[in-house]
Amino acid sequence: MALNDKTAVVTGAVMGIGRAITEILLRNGAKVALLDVNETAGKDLMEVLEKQYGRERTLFLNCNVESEEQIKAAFKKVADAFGGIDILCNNAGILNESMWEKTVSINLMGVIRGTYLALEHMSKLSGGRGGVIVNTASMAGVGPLPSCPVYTATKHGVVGFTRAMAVTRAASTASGYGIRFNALCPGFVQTDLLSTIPAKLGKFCHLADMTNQLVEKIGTLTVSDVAECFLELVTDETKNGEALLFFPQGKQYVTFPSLI
Ligand SMILES: NC(=O)C1=CN([C@@H]2O[C@H](COP(=O)(O)OP(=O)(O)OC[C@H]3O[C@@H](n4cnc5c(N)ncnc54)[C@H](O)[C@@H]3O)[C@@H](O)[C@H]2O)C=CC1
Ligand SMILES: CC/C=C\CC(=O)/C=C/C=C\C=C\C=C\[C@@H](O)[C@@H](O)C/C=C\CCC(=O)O
Repeated sequence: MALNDKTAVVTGAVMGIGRAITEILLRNGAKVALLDVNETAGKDLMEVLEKQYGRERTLFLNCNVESEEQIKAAFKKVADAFGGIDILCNNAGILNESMWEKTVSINLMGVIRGTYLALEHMSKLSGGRGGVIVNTASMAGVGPLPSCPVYTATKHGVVGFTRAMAVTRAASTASGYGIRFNALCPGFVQTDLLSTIPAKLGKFCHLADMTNQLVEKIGTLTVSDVAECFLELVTDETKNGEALLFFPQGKQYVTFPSLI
């Protein structure tokens, strides 16, 4: 899939991994709508991106993925401004074991909300052009992160939801969305989310050392490493229902047990 003149939406686009994904999309010719709750940083980033990539190629929208209304309004603005949506990256996420309901609401429900509302613009069944949805899960979506059970649950949920949506597409002409669904599963990445651990571990703060040892053992990725893997999932049209697991020592498409 060539990205020239495609329209992409990225949630949690202003910082960390979302920002790197936004920039790789722009470098490859896409127009990008940046959805985020951080309005100040979002507006500052827009100024930088407009200078680098041109005024008509980016749009910042203040949008909390916990709100169906806000996502709906944002997608409509994107479709009106850019003439449709081809790519969605449900990337916004937090790690906060104390505020576990909010963690579920953003990390898992935010992905489901974003996906279902995007179908209205992207699905060929509702007049869209089809495209690709990439959800940012985590290595913790494939194996447990010991100090973060709720975070782990949300990321396993994202992987399961992504794979089930992809199977729906493959298995039924009634679900002829024309959309591929894939999940990104990076290990530890150098961002604010990682640097604010252990303050976010709540009742599992006594496991902070164990988590730090795991970070030492596995090592850390850069946001550019993640953006490159995102690009692979978007551009390789053979990829649907994949969970791409990567960390400094390796990269693999996860093989799950065959159940029937
Ligand atoms: N940093 C890491 O080690 C890893 C992160 N991830 C995942 O990558 C994604 C991005 O994480 P990072 O870039 O590390 O985090 P970050 O904290 O650096 O950036 C997150 C961005 O999401 C935005 N955001 C937060 N809540 C939001 C909401 N309710 N609605 C809209 N935007 C919201 C923030 O304002 C920020 O711009 C998350 O889903 C995270 O779980 C996955 C694996 C490893
Ligand atoms: C602290 C969280 C920071 C960033 C968020 C994130 O998503 C990062 C995830 C990174 C890696 C997850 C790794 C999970 C690995 C596990 O499934 C096991 O392989 C490790 C199991 C036990 C470790 C403790 C031990 O050594 O016995």
